[in-house]
Amino acid sequence: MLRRRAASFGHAFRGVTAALRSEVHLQFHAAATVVVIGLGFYFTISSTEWALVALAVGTVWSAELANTAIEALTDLVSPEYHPLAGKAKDVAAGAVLVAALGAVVVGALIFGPRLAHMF
Ligand SMILES: Nc1ncnc2c1ncn2[C@@H]1O[C@H](COP(=O)(O)OP(=O)(O)OP(=O)(O)O)[C@@H](O)[C@H]1O
Repeated sequence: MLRRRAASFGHAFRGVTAALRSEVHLQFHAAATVVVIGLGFYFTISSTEWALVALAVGTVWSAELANTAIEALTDLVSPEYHPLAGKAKDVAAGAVLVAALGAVVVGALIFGPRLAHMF
């Protein structure tokens, strides 16, 4: 049971690293995550703010990983043009956009006033 759980965790971790290697958008999210964590420590944000940042970052990563999976499946099932394939990819990309917009709002509310105060 425990070994099966560990194997599942390994597969999931392999999925994240494979997507990180191939997806430029995910590499951008990784860089943004490092910057946001750095800003969090620099401004010593509160536990609640850390929770919101973690939620926003996790949501964007999850959406981007799901988008990558849907893109791969779509290319496998429908390598040729099909309106439904286009719809699947567009909707999956929309999920990333919505998550990213939410993260921008969280980032602006938490770091905006602090950054503005510096200048
Ligand atoms: N098989 C297809 N049939 C119809 N439309 C498609 C198909 N493949 C891609 N598209 C359209 O082209 C758009 C871009 O698809 P693509 O596979 O290049 O993803 P992408 O947006 O470049 O993602 P990424 O940059 O993360 O690889 C899709 O959102 C969709 O509108």
